[in-house]
Amino acid sequence: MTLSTVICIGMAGSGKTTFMQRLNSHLRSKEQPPYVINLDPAVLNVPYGANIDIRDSIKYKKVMENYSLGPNGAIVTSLNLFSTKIDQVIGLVEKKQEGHTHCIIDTPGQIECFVWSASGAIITESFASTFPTVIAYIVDTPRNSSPTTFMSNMLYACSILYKTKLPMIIVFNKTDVKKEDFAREWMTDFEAFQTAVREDQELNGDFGMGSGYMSSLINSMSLMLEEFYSQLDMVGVSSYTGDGFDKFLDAVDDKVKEYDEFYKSERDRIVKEKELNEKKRKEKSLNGLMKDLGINKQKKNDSDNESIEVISDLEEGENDGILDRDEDEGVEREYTFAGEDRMSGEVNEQKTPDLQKRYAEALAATAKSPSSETAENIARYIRE
Ligand SMILES: Nc1nc2c(ncn2[C@@H]2O[C@H](COP(=O)(O)OP(=O)(O)OP(=O)(O)O)[C@@H](O)[C@H]2O)c(=O)[nH]1
Repeated sequence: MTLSTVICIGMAGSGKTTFMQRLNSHLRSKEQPPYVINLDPAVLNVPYGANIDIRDSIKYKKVMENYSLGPNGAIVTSLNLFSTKIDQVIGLVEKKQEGHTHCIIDTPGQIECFVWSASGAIITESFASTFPTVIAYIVDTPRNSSPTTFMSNMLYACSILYKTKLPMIIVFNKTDVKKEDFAREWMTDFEAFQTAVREDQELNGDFGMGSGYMSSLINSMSLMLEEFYSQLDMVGVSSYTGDGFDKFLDAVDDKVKEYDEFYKSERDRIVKEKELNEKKRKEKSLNGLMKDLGINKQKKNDSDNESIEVISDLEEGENDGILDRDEDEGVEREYTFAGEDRMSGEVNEQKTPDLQKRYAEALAATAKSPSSETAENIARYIRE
């Protein structure tokens, strides 16, 4: 049984919390209790039993006081603090995944605090790289019956889709008040949407949202939105009556399949690309380091061909930046690397201090590990 994650995102008042409550009880009635997480630090009352609640570890009011922050700043800071523990959270969910089919996550109503913050991205990314993850974008249907409000909301959803790069379901909530049919029509029939914009303009005249500039902007945006609509599922639900929740769960199953087929391989590709870039960057800096060492080597060969084993062997002027100290004169350095007598070139076990010997052994052992190319290169250079 694979656990899939549903992250509920939506404008303040769209009904995320009520939706979570209904989804929780709906899944329980099907004997598939979900693993529930609340990430809204500012909510006063969570009407469902949360397995993990951000409020247990972070006191929102204290964050406001301690950091002298306003409400939104405190939400972002609370999420930042929480995201530092995300590995533990993921570990907990992983441990519990046998007993659950879904992990459902509520987010703060101040949508931008979660979607556009670094911590929101870290939390989303951590879940998405561990479990199949779907975004449920909750829309207040009655409040989106004007074409301009509707389009603004869809543009926001579109930006979240491209930001998170995760499969998305648009959930038209509160269908007990207004049915989602008009939205379905606008999302599938561009002509119907344009007619609605025109009607809105006629109704509200030049002062309406559908007037002049807004109207032409909407018309041109609609073409772009068509492409966006083709990538997502939409369902109508009522969190009050429980209507539409079976369809919502079917849509989640579809999106999980999509995640496995498309998003997962795309995410794996991105992760591999990142790793490759990181490897290249490391190699580049290592090459830089070796080049620097090579310059010193060149200097050594150009002089009298004597091997330079320790810093004290450098001729005056060669150890730029290192000042000679009077008390150093005539002092035999003991920190050669290979236990080699500097004067004779023979190995002298007697003269090699314990610490130095252990260091040489540790260095050689590290160099043997295939993962430690850097150590190996440095050890090789030193041996040379
Ligand atoms: N009629 C109706 N009202 C709903 C439905 N779902 C939520 N509401 C109401 O919408 C209002 C907002 O609901 P919440 O669940 O608090 O919304 P939210 O998105 O969590 O709000 P924030 O936490 O402030 O972002 C409340 O008054 C709910 O009772 C629904 O399906 N039908």
